[in-house]
Amino acid sequence: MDCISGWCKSERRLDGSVAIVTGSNTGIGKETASDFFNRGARVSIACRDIEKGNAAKKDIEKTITDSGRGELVVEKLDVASLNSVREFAKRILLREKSIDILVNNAGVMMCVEGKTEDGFETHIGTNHLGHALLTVLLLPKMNSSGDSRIVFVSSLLHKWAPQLDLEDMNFEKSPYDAYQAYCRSKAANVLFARALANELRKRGITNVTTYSLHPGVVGTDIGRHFSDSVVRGASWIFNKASPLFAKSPKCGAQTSIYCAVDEACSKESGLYYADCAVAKTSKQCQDDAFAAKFWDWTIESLKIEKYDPFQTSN
Ligand SMILES: CC1=C(/C=C/C(C)=C/C=C/C(C)=C/C=O)C(C)(C)CCC1
Repeated sequence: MDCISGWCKSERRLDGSVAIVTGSNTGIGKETASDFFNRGARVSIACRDIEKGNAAKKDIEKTITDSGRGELVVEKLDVASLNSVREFAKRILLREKSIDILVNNAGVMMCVEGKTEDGFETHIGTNHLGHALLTVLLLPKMNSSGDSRIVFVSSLLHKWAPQLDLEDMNFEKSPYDAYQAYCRSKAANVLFARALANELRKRGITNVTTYSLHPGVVGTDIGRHFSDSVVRGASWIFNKASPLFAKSPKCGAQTSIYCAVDEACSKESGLYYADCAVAKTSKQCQDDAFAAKFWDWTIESLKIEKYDPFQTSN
Protein backbone atom coordinates (compact mmCIF):
# COMPACT_ATOMS: atom_id res chain seq x y z
CA MET A 1 0.00 0.00 0.00
CA ASP A 2 1.45 3.33 -1.00
CA CYS A 3 0.63 6.73 0.41
CA ILE A 4 0.08 9.57 -2.04
CA SER A 5 1.75 11.89 0.43
CA GLY A 6 5.16 10.23 0.26
CA TRP A 7 6.47 6.78 0.97
CA CYS A 8 9.80 5.59 2.33
CA LYS A 9 11.01 3.44 -0.56
CA SER A 10 14.15 2.15 1.13
CA GLU A 11 14.33 -1.62 1.55
CA ARG A 12 17.18 -1.38 4.02
CA ARG A 13 17.20 -4.14 6.64
CA LEU A 14 17.84 -3.42 10.31
CA ASP A 15 18.85 -6.91 11.48
CA GLY A 16 20.98 -6.63 14.61
CA SER A 17 20.05 -2.95 15.07
CA VAL A 18 18.43 -1.52 18.18
CA ALA A 19 15.70 1.12 17.82
CA ILE A 20 13.77 3.07 20.46
CA VAL A 21 10.44 4.69 19.62
CA THR A 22 8.76 6.77 22.34
CA GLY A 23 4.97 6.71 22.43
CA SER A 24 4.88 3.65 20.18
CA ASN A 25 1.85 2.02 21.81
CA THR A 26 -0.36 3.94 19.38
CA GLY A 27 -0.58 6.14 16.29
CA ILE A 28 2.47 7.15 14.26
CA GLY A 29 4.86 5.62 16.82
CA LYS A 30 3.19 2.21 16.61
CA GLU A 31 3.46 2.19 12.80
CA THR A 32 7.09 3.30 13.02
CA ALA A 33 7.89 0.51 15.49
CA SER A 34 6.08 -1.99 13.28
CA ASP A 35 8.16 -0.96 10.26
CA PHE A 36 11.49 -1.29 12.14
CA PHE A 37 10.38 -4.67 13.55
CA ASN A 38 9.66 -5.95 10.03
CA ARG A 39 13.12 -4.78 8.94
CA GLY A 40 14.61 -7.01 11.65
CA ALA A 41 15.41 -4.52 14.43
CA ARG A 42 15.01 -5.01 18.13
CA VAL A 43 12.51 -2.27 18.93
CA SER A 44 11.82 -0.78 22.32
CA ILE A 45 8.15 0.18 22.66
CA ALA A 46 8.74 2.95 25.20
CA CYS A 47 5.47 4.12 26.70
CA ARG A 48 3.71 5.17 29.90
CA ASP A 49 1.27 2.30 30.10
CA ILE A 50 2.77 -1.21 29.94
CA GLU A 51 -0.63 -2.79 29.27
CA LYS A 52 -1.19 -0.58 26.24
CA GLY A 53 2.38 -1.36 25.16
CA ASN A 54 1.73 -5.09 25.38
CA ALA A 55 -1.47 -4.73 23.35
CA ALA A 56 0.49 -2.82 20.69
CA LYS A 57 3.17 -5.52 20.69
CA LYS A 58 0.48 -8.16 20.00
CA ASP A 59 -0.92 -6.07 17.12
CA ILE A 60 2.51 -5.43 15.62
CA GLU A 61 3.39 -9.13 15.78
CA LYS A 62 0.42 -9.76 13.51
CA THR A 63 2.03 -7.56 10.82
CA ILE A 64 5.03 -9.87 10.24
CA THR A 65 6.06 -9.82 6.59
CA ASP A 66 7.80 -12.65 4.66
CA SER A 67 11.20 -11.04 5.06
CA GLY A 68 11.17 -11.81 8.76
CA ARG A 69 11.01 -9.97 12.02
CA GLY A 70 13.03 -8.52 14.81
CA GLU A 71 12.05 -8.31 18.44
CA LEU A 72 9.71 -6.07 20.44
CA VAL A 73 10.46 -5.05 24.01
CA VAL A 74 7.76 -3.15 25.91
CA GLU A 75 9.26 -0.66 28.33
CA LYS A 76 8.02 1.88 30.84
CA LEU A 77 8.85 5.48 29.93
CA ASP A 78 7.01 8.67 30.81
CA VAL A 79 8.74 11.53 29.00
CA ALA A 80 6.82 14.00 31.19
CA SER A 81 9.02 12.87 34.11
CA LEU A 82 12.79 13.43 34.08
CA ASN A 83 13.05 10.74 36.74
CA SER A 84 11.31 8.23 34.49
CA VAL A 85 13.60 9.25 31.59
CA ARG A 86 16.70 8.66 33.76
CA GLU A 87 15.43 5.24 34.91
CA PHE A 88 14.61 4.22 31.35
CA ALA A 89 17.99 5.38 30.02
CA LYS A 90 19.81 3.54 32.82
CA ARG A 91 18.05 0.27 31.94
CA ILE A 92 18.67 0.64 28.19
CA LEU A 93 22.34 1.59 28.62
CA LEU A 94 22.93 -1.46 30.82
CA ARG A 95 21.20 -3.86 28.47
CA GLU A 96 22.01 -2.75 24.92
CA LYS A 97 25.43 -2.98 23.30
CA SER A 98 24.41 -0.41 20.72
CA ILE A 99 21.59 2.02 20.03
CA ASP A 100 21.16 2.74 16.34
CA ILE A 101 17.88 4.63 16.09
CA LEU A 102 16.04 6.89 18.52
CA VAL A 103 12.66 8.27 17.44
CA ASN A 104 11.39 10.96 19.80
CA ASN A 105 7.76 10.52 18.88
CA ALA A 106 5.62 10.77 22.02
CA GLY A 107 3.65 13.96 22.40
CA VAL A 108 0.74 15.84 23.91
CA MET A 109 -1.36 18.63 22.38
CA MET A 110 -3.89 21.14 23.71
CA CYS A 111 -3.55 20.22 27.40
CA VAL A 112 -5.09 22.52 29.98
CA GLU A 113 -2.64 24.70 31.88
CA GLY A 114 -0.39 22.58 34.07
CA LYS A 115 3.15 21.70 35.09
CA THR A 116 5.14 18.48 34.91
CA GLU A 117 6.52 17.07 38.18
CA ASP A 118 9.77 18.88 37.35
CA GLY A 119 7.95 22.22 37.19
CA PHE A 120 7.91 22.73 33.41
CA GLU A 121 4.85 23.75 31.42
CA THR A 122 3.23 20.47 30.25
CA HIS A 123 3.93 20.77 26.47
CA ILE A 124 7.52 22.00 26.65
CA GLY A 125 8.27 19.57 29.50
CA THR A 126 6.82 16.54 27.73
CA ASN A 127 7.35 17.16 24.02
CA HIS A 128 10.79 18.78 24.31
CA LEU A 129 12.64 18.56 27.65
CA GLY A 130 11.90 14.88 28.40
CA HIS A 131 13.07 13.91 24.92
CA ALA A 132 16.08 16.22 25.13
CA LEU A 133 17.23 14.49 28.33
CA LEU A 134 16.63 11.05 26.83
CA THR A 135 18.66 12.07 23.76
CA VAL A 136 21.69 13.38 25.65
CA LEU A 137 21.71 10.39 28.03
CA LEU A 138 21.68 7.90 25.14
CA LEU A 139 24.07 9.92 22.97
CA PRO A 140 27.39 8.45 24.23
CA LYS A 141 26.18 4.94 23.38
CA MET A 142 24.81 6.06 20.02
CA ASN A 143 28.11 7.79 19.34
CA SER A 144 29.93 4.50 20.00
CA SER A 145 27.46 2.48 17.89
CA GLY A 146 28.68 3.37 14.40
CA ASP A 147 26.14 5.19 12.25
CA SER A 148 23.11 6.15 14.30
CA ARG A 149 20.18 8.51 13.84
CA ILE A 150 18.06 10.65 16.15
CA VAL A 151 14.63 11.65 14.86
CA PHE A 152 12.39 14.32 16.40
CA VAL A 153 8.72 14.22 15.42
CA SER A 154 7.73 17.90 15.20
CA SER A 155 4.88 19.49 13.26
CA LEU A 156 4.10 22.07 10.61
CA LEU A 157 2.54 23.97 13.52
CA HIS A 158 6.08 24.87 14.70
CA LYS A 159 5.69 27.73 12.19
CA TRP A 160 2.89 29.24 14.29
CA ALA A 161 5.16 29.67 17.28
CA PRO A 162 6.15 33.28 17.93
CA GLN A 163 9.85 34.07 18.47
CA LEU A 164 10.62 31.99 21.57
CA ASP A 165 11.29 34.01 24.72
CA LEU A 166 13.76 31.90 26.69
CA GLU A 167 12.81 33.82 29.82
CA ASP A 168 9.19 32.74 29.49
CA MET A 169 9.14 29.16 28.20
CA ASN A 170 6.88 28.12 31.10
CA PHE A 171 4.31 30.94 30.64
CA GLU A 172 5.33 32.67 33.81
CA LYS A 173 5.23 36.15 32.23
CA SER A 174 2.51 35.73 29.59
CA PRO A 175 -1.03 34.31 29.86
CA TYR A 176 -1.29 30.57 29.12
CA ASP A 177 -2.45 29.53 25.66
CA ALA A 178 -2.71 25.78 24.97
CA TYR A 179 -2.31 26.10 21.18
CA GLN A 180 0.70 28.35 21.50
CA ALA A 181 2.22 26.05 24.11
CA TYR A 182 2.02 23.18 21.59
CA CYS A 183 3.43 25.26 18.71
CA ARG A 184 6.34 26.42 20.90
CA SER A 185 7.15 22.84 21.90
CA LYS A 186 7.20 21.81 18.23
CA ALA A 187 9.53 24.73 17.35
CA ALA A 188 11.67 23.45 20.23
CA ASN A 189 11.91 20.03 18.52
CA VAL A 190 13.12 21.58 15.24
CA LEU A 191 15.58 23.90 17.00
CA PHE A 192 17.00 21.15 19.21
CA ALA A 193 17.56 18.78 16.27
CA ARG A 194 19.41 21.59 14.49
CA ALA A 195 21.39 22.63 17.57
CA LEU A 196 22.43 19.04 18.29
CA ALA A 197 23.55 18.56 14.67
CA ASN A 198 25.67 21.72 14.99
CA GLU A 199 27.20 20.58 18.30
CA LEU A 200 28.08 17.18 16.79
CA ARG A 201 29.59 18.81 13.68
CA LYS A 202 31.63 21.19 15.81
CA ARG A 203 33.26 18.16 17.49
CA GLY A 204 33.85 16.31 14.22
CA ILE A 205 31.26 13.63 15.09
CA THR A 206 29.78 12.55 11.76
CA ASN A 207 28.35 9.12 12.59
CA VAL A 208 25.39 10.49 14.59
CA THR A 209 22.86 12.44 12.51
CA THR A 210 19.67 14.25 13.54
CA TYR A 211 16.34 14.94 11.82
CA SER A 212 13.10 16.77 12.61
CA LEU A 213 9.91 16.37 10.68
CA HIS A 214 6.25 17.11 10.03
CA PRO A 215 4.33 13.81 9.76
CA GLY A 216 1.28 15.45 8.15
CA VAL A 217 -2.10 15.89 9.76
CA VAL A 218 -2.69 12.38 11.08
CA GLY A 219 -5.69 10.83 12.81
CA THR A 220 -4.19 9.61 16.12
CA ASP A 221 -4.56 9.92 19.89
CA ILE A 222 -2.92 13.38 19.63
CA GLY A 223 -6.53 14.63 19.85
CA ARG A 224 -7.02 13.09 23.31
CA HIS A 225 -6.91 16.48 25.10
CA PHE A 226 -8.90 18.49 22.53
CA SER A 227 -12.08 18.10 24.62
CA ASP A 228 -10.34 19.64 27.64
CA SER A 229 -9.18 22.84 25.98
CA VAL A 230 -10.90 23.29 22.58
CA VAL A 231 -14.57 22.42 22.98
CA ARG A 232 -16.51 19.62 24.67
CA GLY A 233 -16.66 16.56 22.43
CA ALA A 234 -13.76 17.75 20.23
CA SER A 235 -11.66 14.63 20.89
CA TRP A 236 -14.57 12.40 19.85
CA ILE A 237 -15.27 14.47 16.72
CA PHE A 238 -11.56 14.52 15.81
CA ASN A 239 -11.47 10.73 16.16
CA LYS A 240 -14.54 10.19 14.01
CA ALA A 241 -13.82 12.88 11.42
CA SER A 242 -10.07 12.46 10.96
CA PRO A 243 -10.35 9.71 8.28
CA LEU A 244 -12.08 12.35 6.12
CA PHE A 245 -9.25 14.89 6.17
CA ALA A 246 -6.21 13.31 7.80
CA LYS A 247 -3.55 10.77 6.83
CA SER A 248 -3.70 7.28 8.32
CA PRO A 249 -1.06 6.57 10.99
CA LYS A 250 0.71 4.28 8.51
CA CYS A 251 1.08 7.10 5.98
CA GLY A 252 1.88 9.53 8.81
CA ALA A 253 4.81 7.32 9.87
CA GLN A 254 6.53 7.41 6.46
CA THR A 255 8.63 10.53 7.06
CA SER A 256 9.78 9.24 10.48
CA ILE A 257 10.78 5.95 8.81
CA TYR A 258 12.49 7.80 5.94
CA CYS A 259 14.57 9.89 8.35
CA ALA A 260 15.47 6.85 10.47
CA VAL A 261 16.41 4.36 7.74
CA ASP A 262 16.61 5.74 4.20
CA GLU A 263 20.04 5.77 2.53
CA ALA A 264 19.14 9.02 0.75
CA CYS A 265 19.38 11.17 3.91
CA SER A 266 22.13 9.25 5.73
CA LYS A 267 24.64 12.08 5.30
CA GLU A 268 22.21 14.91 6.10
CA SER A 269 21.91 16.24 9.64
CA GLY A 270 19.90 18.92 11.44
CA LEU A 271 17.37 19.38 8.66
CA TYR A 272 13.56 19.36 8.73
CA TYR A 273 11.44 17.05 6.55
CA ALA A 274 7.87 16.65 5.32
CA ASP A 275 6.49 13.95 2.99
CA CYS A 276 9.89 12.18 2.86
CA ALA A 277 11.78 15.26 1.59
CA VAL A 278 13.64 18.22 3.08
CA ALA A 279 11.26 21.11 3.81
CA LYS A 280 11.54 24.72 4.90
CA THR A 281 11.30 25.67 8.55
CA SER A 282 10.29 28.95 10.16
CA LYS A 283 12.83 31.79 10.31
CA GLN A 284 13.74 31.33 13.98
CA CYS A 285 14.41 27.62 13.36
CA GLN A 286 16.99 28.47 10.66
CA ASP A 287 18.92 30.72 12.99
CA ASP A 288 22.03 28.84 14.18
CA ALA A 289 22.92 31.48 16.77
CA PHE A 290 19.46 31.17 18.32
CA ALA A 291 19.64 27.35 18.11
CA ALA A 292 22.87 27.52 20.16
CA LYS A 293 21.14 29.70 22.78
CA PHE A 294 18.25 27.27 22.83
CA TRP A 295 20.70 24.38 23.34
CA ASP A 296 22.17 26.20 26.38
CA TRP A 297 18.70 26.96 27.75
CA THR A 298 17.80 23.26 27.44
CA ILE A 299 20.97 22.02 29.20
CA GLU A 300 20.44 24.57 31.99
CA SER A 301 16.77 23.64 32.39
CA LEU A 302 17.75 19.97 32.67
CA LYS A 303 20.45 20.89 35.20
CA ILE A 304 23.07 18.74 33.46
CA GLU A 305 25.78 21.35 32.86
CA LYS A 306 28.43 18.97 34.25
CA TYR A 307 27.48 16.02 32.06
CA ASP A 308 29.30 15.51 28.74
CA PRO A 309 26.88 14.12 26.12
CA PHE A 310 29.68 13.94 23.54
CA GLN A 311 31.83 11.36 25.37
CA THR A 312 32.15 8.04 23.54
CA SER A 313 32.45 5.51 26.35
CA ASN A 314 29.37 3.95 27.95
C1 LIG B 1 -11.80 17.87 13.38
C2 LIG B 1 -11.88 18.72 14.60
C3 LIG B 1 -10.90 19.61 14.95
C4 LIG B 1 -9.66 19.70 14.11
C5 LIG B 1 -8.44 19.28 14.46
C6 LIG B 1 -7.26 19.39 13.65
C7 LIG B 1 -7.33 19.85 12.26
C8 LIG B 1 -6.09 19.07 14.23
C9 LIG B 1 -4.81 19.17 13.65
C10 LIG B 1 -3.74 18.84 14.36
C11 LIG B 1 -2.39 18.99 13.91
C12 LIG B 1 -2.07 19.56 12.59
C13 LIG B 1 -1.41 18.61 14.74
C14 LIG B 1 -0.06 18.74 14.41
O1 LIG B 1 0.86 18.65 15.15
C15 LIG B 1 -11.06 20.50 16.15
C16 LIG B 1 -10.71 21.93 15.76
C17 LIG B 1 -10.18 20.05 17.28
C18 LIG B 1 -12.49 20.55 16.69
C19 LIG B 1 -13.11 19.21 16.72
C20 LIG B 1 -13.13 18.55 15.39
